[in-house]
Amino acid sequence: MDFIEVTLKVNADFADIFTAELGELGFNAFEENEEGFSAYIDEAEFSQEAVEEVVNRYAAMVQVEYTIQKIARQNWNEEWEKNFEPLFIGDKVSVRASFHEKPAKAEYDIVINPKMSFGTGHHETTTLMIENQLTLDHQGKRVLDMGCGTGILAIMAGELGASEIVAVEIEDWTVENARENAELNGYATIDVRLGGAETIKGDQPYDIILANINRNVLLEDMPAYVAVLKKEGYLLLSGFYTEDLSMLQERATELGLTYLSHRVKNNWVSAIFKNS
Ligand SMILES: C[S@@+](CC[C@H](N)C(=O)[O-])C[C@H]1O[C@@H](n2cnc3c(N)ncnc32)[C@H](O)[C@@H]1O
Repeated sequence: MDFIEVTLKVNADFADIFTAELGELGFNAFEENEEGFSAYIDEAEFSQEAVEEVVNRYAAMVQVEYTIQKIARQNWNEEWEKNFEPLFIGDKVSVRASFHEKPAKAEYDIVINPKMSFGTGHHETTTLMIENQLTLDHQGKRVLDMGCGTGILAIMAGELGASEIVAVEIEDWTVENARENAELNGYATIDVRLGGAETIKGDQPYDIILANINRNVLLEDMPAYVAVLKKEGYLLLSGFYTEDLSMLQERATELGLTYLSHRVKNNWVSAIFKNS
């Protein structure tokens, strides 16, 4: 299947809003540039009318121009290879593609071939989740990564010493990509499952649950996550904005969790809760 690239020229104040709106339409890879950003979606899921509707909804507030381009699947690797820069997170974690040199000073070295999946560490939410993971002891722990995308957070859990890792993802081609990346990093034992919250029902409880998805999915699926979270276990959430934090805190409190802390980058949040 081919992909559709929509490139939006929009001022920086509105770029996050449009990213979230297009995310709701099923776009699941984003690349910022100086004038705005490009967003990618499977051709079969693309609706030009839906994109137009979003642009028109904000027309009174901001000027937006966009172009649409079809990208053949075989050209996709070239596209991201052109744009994927290696990254350092928390002065310890290197995230790079296999064609980049391994940095000598990296304590943790993650290799990601993202194809069309979300999660190269370049998005604020991925970086924030990794920064929060670095504060938790993963050694010998059971870890669940909901909405795993490329599998980057599950792989990070492996690097931090987790002994059993389950990763769940709703898009089938993303599941394939997460499995490839898990193997590439020496974590072929990560159990990557296709689906959503229904796939974890009845699982042995987890010490740490990671979920970087979006506000609405988190609000809806949090009870299913908490049902498989150990007492004293941690739930790390991201994929939402500072203005949504109180809503998620309220939901977590209703479910018996305690809010511990959160980090913010460009208005995106990652929060840590404990099942105490
Ligand atoms: C924001 S990305 C996060 C990817 C990666 N975990 C990271 O931190 O970079 C969210 C991912 O969740 C997937 N997703 C969306 N809804 C989901 C659901 N209800 N259950 C599981 N995965 C879901 C999307 O396809 C996407 O790959």
